[in-house]
Amino acid sequence: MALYLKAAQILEKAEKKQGALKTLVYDSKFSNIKQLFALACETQKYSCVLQQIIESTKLLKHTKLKMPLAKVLVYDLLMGQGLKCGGSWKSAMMKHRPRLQAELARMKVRQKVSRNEDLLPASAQQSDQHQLPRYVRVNTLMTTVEDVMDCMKRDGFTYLGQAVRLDNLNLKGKNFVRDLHLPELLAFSPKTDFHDHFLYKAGHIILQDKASCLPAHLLNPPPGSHVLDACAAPGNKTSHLAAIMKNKGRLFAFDLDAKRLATMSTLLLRAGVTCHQLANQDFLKVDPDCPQYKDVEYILLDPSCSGSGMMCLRDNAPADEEKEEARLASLASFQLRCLNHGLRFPRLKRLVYSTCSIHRQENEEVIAACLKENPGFRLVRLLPQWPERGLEPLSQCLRASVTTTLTHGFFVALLEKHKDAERVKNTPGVQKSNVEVTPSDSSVVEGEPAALVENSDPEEKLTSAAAETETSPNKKKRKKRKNKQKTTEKAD
Ligand SMILES: C[S@@+](CC[C@H](N)C(=O)[O-])C[C@H]1O[C@@H](n2cnc3c(N)ncnc32)[C@H](O)[C@@H]1O
Repeated sequence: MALYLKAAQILEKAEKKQGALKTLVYDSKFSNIKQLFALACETQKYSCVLQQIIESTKLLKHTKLKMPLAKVLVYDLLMGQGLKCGGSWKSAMMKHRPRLQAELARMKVRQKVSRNEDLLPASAQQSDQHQLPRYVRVNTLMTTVEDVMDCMKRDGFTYLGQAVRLDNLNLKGKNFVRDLHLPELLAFSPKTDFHDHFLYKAGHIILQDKASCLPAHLLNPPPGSHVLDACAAPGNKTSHLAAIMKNKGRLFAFDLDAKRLATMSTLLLRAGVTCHQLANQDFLKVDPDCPQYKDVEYILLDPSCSGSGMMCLRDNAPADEEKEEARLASLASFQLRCLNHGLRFPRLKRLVYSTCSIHRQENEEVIAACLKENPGFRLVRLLPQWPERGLEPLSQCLRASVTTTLTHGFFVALLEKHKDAERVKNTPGVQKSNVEVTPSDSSVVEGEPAALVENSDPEEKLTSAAAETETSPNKKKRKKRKNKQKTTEKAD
């Protein structure tokens, strides 16, 4: 039956992080969107429980069904409204119904609970309570924040002003605010749905979580610059970069997955992006010395990750710890290779690294390893007022979470090339002091990209001043060395 097949396809795509569940449902063009959304959402919520039932009853072996479809059918049979299909699926499911029901009952007895929802992992139960605001990024390539706000007011929404504290983002009913960190971001109450709104369909607004807006905002490439988005599909960050660049300059975007890239192409068209050049290519095989990329100064790297920060994916965490450790190690090694590769672009100034993972292995550990291997780069301290920092000692980076920042779980680091990177590379003594990753390390630059300065914190200024004083003698030595070098060159 079409409903079950569609729901299974959507669940599979959501698990592979090919898009948010809601977006996938709305993009499916299914005739009964509400019915499909309810089924996919509930099946996803109970995914962990359903998987256990299916595995302990060996349903896949007995029926030859694939896991996503089996989950949808078992959900509707045991917890939903009863199977609405006929034919071979119905007869297979009815044959196994007593065993499936018995397994569900056994799970409840084992966990000493009576309701289905009590079987959900704590994180999934929590996610019901901690609903995130509906964030709307205004696409400044197509419209202005003011025009979108006026349109929302005409649609019956009430504007409460610019948020000044995070708890101003806890909204109810038809209220909305402007975000306190990102100028083109509006926040609405969690249940607000804009998938059918004409502004969304026309590409004037992008439905993007606040944390996912941070990388492009922090990289902040100026109009006219050459920018590279290394792992770009489905392209929300690419369109954000294009908006910041005002469609001026060159925006190279790569992705390995042709299907995701095709979706991205449609989305970029809808968003009015024109400065991009898409390529279905492995970023690790892009030659940094190729003349086409010689002027790339900014890179956004948002590589594949575990997705452990995405609220909707948390209940899918595999139970096998060893397997999970191996998966994280392999992801971290891929992420580090991408980072190291990105830093090889000859004119690179800044690279922003982000993941929607909450694991240290994919975040701080990757950055620390990269700093060790690339002494010519250092971390930029980001948004001093942001409440959740990278785990010590990398507090220059940002973390985001449902509870502290009212976003999905996320991590962002900004690496910047030292002005004197070449000299650092060639000076063993200086190189050594750069590889220690400590809070007072010289691989850390205090300060903000020009457009990001928030209310400055006196303590921050003191630290910068101290860092400046500390490095002064080194500066003098370097100057002396430079003069000496010049003299030698002249003599040559
Ligand atoms: C986290 S997603 C990127 C999301 C995207 N930045 C956005 O905001 O819409 C990671 C992407 O990296 C792609 N990818 C994985 N390995 C890659 C590689 N070696 N080269 C290029 N893209 C890769 C995946 O296909 C996937 O689309």
